[in-house]
Amino acid sequence: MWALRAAVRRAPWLSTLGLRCPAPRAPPPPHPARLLAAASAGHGGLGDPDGLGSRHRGRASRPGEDEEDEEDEEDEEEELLRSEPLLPAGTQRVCLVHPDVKWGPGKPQLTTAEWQVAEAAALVHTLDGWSVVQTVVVPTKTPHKKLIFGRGSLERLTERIRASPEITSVFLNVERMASPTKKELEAAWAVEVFDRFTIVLHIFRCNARTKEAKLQVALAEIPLLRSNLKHNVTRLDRKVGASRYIMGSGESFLQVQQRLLKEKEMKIRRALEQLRGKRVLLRKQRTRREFPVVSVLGYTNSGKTSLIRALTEDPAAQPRDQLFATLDVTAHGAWLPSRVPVLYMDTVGFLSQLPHSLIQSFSATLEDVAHADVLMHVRDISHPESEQQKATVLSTLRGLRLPAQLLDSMLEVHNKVDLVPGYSTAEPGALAVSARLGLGLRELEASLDATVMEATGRRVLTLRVPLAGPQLSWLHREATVQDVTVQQEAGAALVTVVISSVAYAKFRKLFPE
Ligand SMILES: Nc1nc2c(ncn2[C@@H]2O[C@H](COP(=O)(O)OP(=O)(O)OP(=O)(O)O)[C@@H](O)[C@H]2O)c(=O)[nH]1
Ligand SMILES: [Mg+2]
Repeated sequence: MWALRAAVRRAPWLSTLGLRCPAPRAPPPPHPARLLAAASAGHGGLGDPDGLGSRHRGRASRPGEDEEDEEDEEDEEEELLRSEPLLPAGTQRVCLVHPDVKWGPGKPQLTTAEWQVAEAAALVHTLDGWSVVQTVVVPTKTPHKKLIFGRGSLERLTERIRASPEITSVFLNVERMASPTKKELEAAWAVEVFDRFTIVLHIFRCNARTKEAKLQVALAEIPLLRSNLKHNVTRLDRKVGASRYIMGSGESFLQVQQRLLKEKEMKIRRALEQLRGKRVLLRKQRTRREFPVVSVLGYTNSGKTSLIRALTEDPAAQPRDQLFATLDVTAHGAWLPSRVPVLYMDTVGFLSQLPHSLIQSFSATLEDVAHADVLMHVRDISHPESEQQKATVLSTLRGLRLPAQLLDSMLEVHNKVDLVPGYSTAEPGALAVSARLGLGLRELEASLDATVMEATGRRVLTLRVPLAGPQLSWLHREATVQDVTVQQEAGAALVTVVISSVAYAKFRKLFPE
């Protein structure tokens, strides 16, 4: 597996586009290395990530101009990514307040308050130095009202929080809290109050590594900034009684701030659009090179990164016991048992009630999922809410409007079986594995092999070719050679290859029987 990774590392198109590449540990064996080396040798501009030969093709540049442009771009990018902290620094002892909606349309389906609380607590524990010191589940019939709870419940809750000096902040487990609600609850409880959106956004901010992920998080923040802005400016106006208009401009302070925010949003979108262009090119290059792509997806913390690491032995795949450890789509190379090289794409994990603007801003990243040849859905089978997690993943995938064929051929992997003694699955086609202990991986690879072959129209053929002709090297270049038996007297060789239907048609055209 390492050899392919070594070759992947050398291909500049991968590293330039933010795909993490591991260090090689040993010299590569012949075939896949040659395949990828050919890919990085410059045919079709693989070493040229934007496919244009140069960032500024088409215009002459004076000495130093490129560097100046780059510096300007960096400054602008820094400006776009500059943001106020979402959460206070340092230790926080949190009171987790969960509004339990028992009736009506707001009542959550398929889950229980107990598990929603467990998931909220896991989000808090993901934050450095944060812990949950109290958990309160408060029934409510009015989750959409300004103060979320009925008067009596709110009074009891307020008393409890005020009587607990160890509490330094409250995590109110609602998707979004309007600014006036936040202010009023903070005034009543005398501590800061955070919603799910802010907590998840903060985790995303901390875990975003690449430029694209950072910009996506910045975009997801815009609605929060917008609602805070309105509230803060109105309060400021009221407090200082200042003129609402900026001298001579005819624009109020609020309008100026709103305009600036709009401009920021446009710039982020533009920057993302540019990166997206590169992503499309990368995809085209991958298709041209015919690397089958397997997108690995699933609920957050289900073990996607661990499984990729187990399949590829790639140390760049870094699993962590954390929600949303992976935010950037990364590619990791390996071989299938048929010796076909494959790229595993590690993706962002899913979560129930993930704030909508976050899903939207990450939709470009998730597009990679749609352009895979095969999907692999990794489930944490030891999790008590495994079924609900599966339902969340499937409904998010439906929202991505993936090709039906891709969804139908999705492989379901039941991970963490080491935590469920005697586990066996009744689900047809599902494979039980333990990424941690390496159980079931050979069966999984065999199944992936068959699925990739089917999905990419590849098949195994044994072809007879003359030893003196160019056929053998052509097959080495364009297909996966599994075996060569030389028939010296006949001056020929029997070559067993895995070949796509497109490549086979080309072969026949070039070398008719
Ligand atoms: N016991 C056990 N733990 C596992 C197994 N696979 C993964 N884990 C643990 O589960 C946790 C999450 O693993 P990751 O691979 O980071 O999960 P992920 O799905 O990539 O998570 P996100 O990137 O946050 O969405 C880590 O602590 C892993 O060590 C397994 O087969 N058995
Ligand atoms: Mg991960």
